[in-house]
Amino acid sequence: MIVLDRVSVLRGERPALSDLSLSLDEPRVGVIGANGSGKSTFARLLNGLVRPSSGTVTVAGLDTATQGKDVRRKVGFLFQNPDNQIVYPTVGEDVAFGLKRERLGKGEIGARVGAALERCGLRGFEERLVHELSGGERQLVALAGILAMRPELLVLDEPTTLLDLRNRRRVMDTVEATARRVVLVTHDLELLPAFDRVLVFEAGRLAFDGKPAEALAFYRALVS
Ligand SMILES: Nc1ncnc2c1ncn2[C@@H]1O[C@H](COP(=O)(O)OP(=O)(O)OP(=O)(O)O)[C@@H](O)[C@H]1O
Repeated sequence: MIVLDRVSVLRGERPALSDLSLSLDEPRVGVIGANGSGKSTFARLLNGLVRPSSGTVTVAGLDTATQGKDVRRKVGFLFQNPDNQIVYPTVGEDVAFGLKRERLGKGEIGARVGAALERCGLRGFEERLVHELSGGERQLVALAGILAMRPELLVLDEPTTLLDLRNRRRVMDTVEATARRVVLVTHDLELLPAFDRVLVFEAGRLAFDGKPAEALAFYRALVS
């Protein structure tokens, strides 16, 4: 599903990611590492938001550098900060935004928006003004907008940082319940034990790649 071939991303002179080759086909992949280790850069490579300085990234056979638009149809990306992706004043309009662009019928859009809001614990929020919501509620609105699109792959960049315990649980239930593949970047190590594979980044390199228990032990040893 995801293949990186000798990928480096330069930021000025410094690499944010160095010579990364990787093939990911597991349903649930976690990504951890210290601040600035390259996790968000890696996540953004997966939908073409960041392009490799060298090497190639393909998702479902599509090159993210040259087929970005098609890639973004398949990859739903949740930003760390929901304000980066909410564009409409009301919750309902915002969650419907991507579906309207896909020219779906009104009934289908309404049903998908309702189901996504329900899934995110936002039933009845359609007419609420986004700017009056709390940070955590806005994060859930952004997630609902992505779920409504039913992408093949969900890339979630620290989706739980703004959330209380109940909504954190809700996001993780959604991740567990979804039939979509998920790549989850997080500092919240408790989210990962049931994952299939966990990548640990360190200073722009993949320092460990394996099962959650070993990956978490490796990461804990690295920072202790
Ligand atoms: N647009 C940019 N311009 C310059 N430097 C950048 C840019 N984006 C990322 N970097 C640098 O690349 C490195 C990796 O950043 P990245 O955001 O991928 O880290 P991260 O692991 O997601 O960190 P955090 O846990 O703090 O979110 C950092 O040193 C960062 O300062």
